[in-house]
Amino acid sequence: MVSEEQVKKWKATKTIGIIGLGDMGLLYATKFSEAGWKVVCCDKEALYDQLKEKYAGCKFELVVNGHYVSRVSDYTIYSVEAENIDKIVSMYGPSTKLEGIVGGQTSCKYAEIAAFEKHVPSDVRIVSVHSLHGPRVNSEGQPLVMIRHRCASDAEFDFAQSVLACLKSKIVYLTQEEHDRITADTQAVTHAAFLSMGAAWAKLKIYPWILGDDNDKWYGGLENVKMNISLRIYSNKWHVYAGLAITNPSAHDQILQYATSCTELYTLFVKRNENQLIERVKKAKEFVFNNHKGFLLLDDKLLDKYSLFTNRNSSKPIQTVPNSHLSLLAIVDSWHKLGINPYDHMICSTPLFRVFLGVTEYLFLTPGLLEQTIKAAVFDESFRKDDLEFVVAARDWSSIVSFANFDIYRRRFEEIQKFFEPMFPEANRIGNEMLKTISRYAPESNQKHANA
Ligand SMILES: NC(=O)C1=CN([C@@H]2O[C@H](COP(=O)(O)OP(=O)(O)OC[C@H]3O[C@@H](n4cnc5c(N)ncnc54)[C@H](OP(=O)(O)O)[C@@H]3O)[C@@H](O)[C@H]2O)C=CC1
Ligand SMILES: O=C(O)C(=O)Cc1ccc(O)cc1
Repeated sequence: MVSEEQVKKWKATKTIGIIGLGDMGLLYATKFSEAGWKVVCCDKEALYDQLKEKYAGCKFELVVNGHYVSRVSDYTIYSVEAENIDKIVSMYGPSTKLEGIVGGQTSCKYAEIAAFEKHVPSDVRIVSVHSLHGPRVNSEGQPLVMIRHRCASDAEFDFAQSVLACLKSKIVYLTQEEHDRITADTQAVTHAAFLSMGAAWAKLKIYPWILGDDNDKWYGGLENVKMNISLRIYSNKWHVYAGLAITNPSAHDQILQYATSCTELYTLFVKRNENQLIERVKKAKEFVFNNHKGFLLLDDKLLDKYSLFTNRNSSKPIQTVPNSHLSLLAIVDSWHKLGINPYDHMICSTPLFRVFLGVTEYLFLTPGLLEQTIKAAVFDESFRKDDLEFVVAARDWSSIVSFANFDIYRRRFEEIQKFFEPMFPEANRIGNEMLKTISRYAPESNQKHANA
């Protein structure tokens, strides 16, 4: 435990550097400087004049580029796009202060730490970080991974930890390998599901929240959460999702498994092979939820409350119709095929992951719902076309990721983003309320769900 006296001394003598003043970099720069640290930041050199004006009233100092950050900073954090981490560290890493510490915020540590090992001088220490939440979520109580990769003494790591303390996050200590495996396990399959959902709706030109006689099938609590989360992902920056999927080698196989699960389950739907479908889903349920006890992460009241629906232009009474929920069946099927127990990773769960797990729990553990879903998947044709489009979307994301093609990822993501753009303000407003409510439920219910 570091004394308050020591932290005070560090605050008076040490400088923290942030390279990349985007959403996450700005969050860190603001929090650190408001907590009394001297903070020096930069973004791209070409933006210097514009940003100097924008951040004139802030407590951190803006400098021209990463060389000016690196040479004065005792702890430099790179908060840049994963795709460019090697290039950016190669530019500024050699300028790091003698015996300074470097770290990064990218979502996969394999490429980031390789870049540090390659480009920073050997006297430089490496302590990496990863805040497991987006920039608009309160960091308090959220998991924050710290990776002590190369340190000469405990004091150096203590210093890095004292800087991060103002985020009030829950620190999780991992190695680079543990981090990348766990983040792939929590994010790869679930992001693939919600990215594919948005892709399929956009391809079919469906705004699922606009009710009408043909569109009433998207009415209901589970549908509310699906569309909220899918839109939340598409309202973010493309490179965040591209980076965590493309740069993490374990994620490729998992996203491929997701596409395979979608294809195979859909094949059982169209073959009307109810028995095989029941058997396959039952095995997946046993693997993932067998030890589940207590309450569900999400409940009916919560699911129904956060609706994006606009006024309906019909007098027909409306009720939730059974959906095949291919996207959710395939998440649980993939976890089973990959041997992933999602409850093992609650300590590293992002707010969205808790929702992903919540909706799958709801589908698999609400009495009668899974049986109703399987019947609908096999005998009700009304979701066939949507499910087909969904399978195509899942396979498409998988091949983009496995070819590691950032450019096509961007084009595909932004096309879909454009389609949903008009709804982002409302979706984000409702999504924020939903996440706030869910995180109020989460700490207590996590303990009840810790079935590992
Ligand atoms: N957003 C999220 O939910 C989370 C993101 N992360 C990870 O954190 C990192 C940052 O993400 P986020 O803040 O959201 O992304 P942003 O795009 O908002 O921020 C990245 C910033 O780095 C800037 N940059 C690019 N090249 C340079 C350079 N040579 N020198 C200085 N700055 C540069 C970018 O400028 P420009 O825009 O002009 O390219 C941009 O402002 C990413 O690796 C992301 O994967 C981690 C946790 C959560
Ligand atoms: O919670 C999620 O899954 C998000 O989408 C936000 C996010 C994105 C990237 C990260 O590395 C961590 C969190």
